[in-house]
Amino acid sequence: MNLWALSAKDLLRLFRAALLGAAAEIAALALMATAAWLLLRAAERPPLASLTVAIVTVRTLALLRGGLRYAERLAGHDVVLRWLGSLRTRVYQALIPGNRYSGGDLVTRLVSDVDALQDAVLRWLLPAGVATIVGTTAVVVTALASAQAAVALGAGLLVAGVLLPWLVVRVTGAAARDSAPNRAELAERAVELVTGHRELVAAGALDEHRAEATRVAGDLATGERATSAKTAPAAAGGVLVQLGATVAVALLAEASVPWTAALTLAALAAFEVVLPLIGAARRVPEIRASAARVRAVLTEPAPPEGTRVAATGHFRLDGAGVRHPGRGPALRGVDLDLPPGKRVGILGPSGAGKTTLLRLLLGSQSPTEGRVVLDGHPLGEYADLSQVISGAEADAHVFHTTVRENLLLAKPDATDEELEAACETAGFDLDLDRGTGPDGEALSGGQRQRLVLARAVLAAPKVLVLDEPVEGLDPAHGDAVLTRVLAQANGSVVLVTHRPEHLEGFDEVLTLEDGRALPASAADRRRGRS
Ligand SMILES: Nc1ncnc2c1ncn2[C@@H]1O[C@H](COP(=O)(O)OP(=O)(O)OP(=O)(O)O)[C@@H](O)[C@H]1O
Repeated sequence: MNLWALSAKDLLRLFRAALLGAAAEIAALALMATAAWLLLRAAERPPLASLTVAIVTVRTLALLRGGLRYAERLAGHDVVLRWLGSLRTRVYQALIPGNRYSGGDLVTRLVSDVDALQDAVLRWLLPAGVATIVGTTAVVVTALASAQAAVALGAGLLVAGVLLPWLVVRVTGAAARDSAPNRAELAERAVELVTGHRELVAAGALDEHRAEATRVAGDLATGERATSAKTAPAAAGGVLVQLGATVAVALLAEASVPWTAALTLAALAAFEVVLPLIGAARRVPEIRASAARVRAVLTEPAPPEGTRVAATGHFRLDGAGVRHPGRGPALRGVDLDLPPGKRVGILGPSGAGKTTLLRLLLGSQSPTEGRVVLDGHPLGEYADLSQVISGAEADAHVFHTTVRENLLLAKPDATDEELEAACETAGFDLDLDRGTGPDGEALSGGQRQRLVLARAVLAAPKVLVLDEPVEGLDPAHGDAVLTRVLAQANGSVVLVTHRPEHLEGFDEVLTLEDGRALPASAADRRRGRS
């Protein structure tokens, strides 16, 4: 997919902005030249009338320069902001299916990378276009007076506008590659310092972590200084080239003194448009990396969207397993038949693969071996699995809004009576209008757990999935809540628990260990021990 995807209209707008920018710079250039001509011509004390045109021209050019610059900014930002808006929408739409990126990565791709592309247009594409038009105009006008002066000016502009920026891109590109590990480490440490601040303070490890982050930041700063030291000569070189080319124009121009002064100052002004490209070149490697990341999002094929609607809600796992990259298997060869109405309990020590099994059923994790099917078809073929299977997952999110809004997610048309009934079943007794805070932080751990349970009860799916739903509650209260929730469930239930007594009356109990389902005899022995 074309990253830029500029419509013909946008291209026209961009071209208009470049023309306006070039016109503004040419007006500035002509202003300098005319002013120089006027000063030197006036020194010759000609009749005032012969200077009138030049005086009016200076005033007009001064006004034009300001007006055109304003128009160029307006036109440039208009096209860039329009394009950014549509690019952000395309990136967002490409990110949604399959939940492919998360957390910091998502924010980086959606915000920083797209912003970097804005700089690509405003700080590179437009200025480079403007510099090309202005430079060419300056060379052509100089050529009218002297071919040699035009060659000297053209060569100087090429060195300052092409060769030196290219050198800067090479130096900063190599430096960016070298500093990439340090940047990643700094980002990681910064996130840890912010999200784990309380824990670090409690463990007395804050200073040590902060010192480590400061060390990495210091290494990065040293690298930056070294890069600056390497690129500074390019900036200085640009100014020297400007000086050299301007002196060459002054010496080589075969014209009267006022015209030579005009051409010399015009040459000087032409470099003012070109020289900023050397500084802007420092950001090119960063912009390239952002463009590559955005392109990756836009070109990565989205997983095909399913269209199937579940008929009965009969799940089956056939030899299903999951292996995360670089890790041992989280789940291996698990078989499970879950027809409508069946209740299955899942036991097993921490890390045995219980949550992984639930994720397979919920479709949030794809099997890396075996199959998971619903009514005989792979889960990916279904339009909306949450209509069939949902529940209280261990990491269920509580949204930063009210209790009511959090509950309505499960059943948007539920009445307050229904919401209250679900809350009663889950033992959740806070007001429906109570705010939940970011990430549910305004609730206690137990309240959050019961709110998630109430939401699961309200959804009343064909298959209710519960991942240690009452683990944090006091045992007597938790048992009562779970009994009420199970009594309400009409369809199948898959319950993960550490307490076998929760599974009384269940049709099947699957005991996992090291990602494998234990045979019944071994599972009984294990339960006897626990
Ligand atoms: N995203 C992941 N990347 C790598 N390994 C993972 C990932 N998720 C889980 N694992 C590993 O898979 C194994 C099973 O994890 P799982 O969360 O299913 O265990 P669990 O039985 O639910 O444990 P607990 O009772 O502590 O919640 C663990 O060894 C875990 O470290």
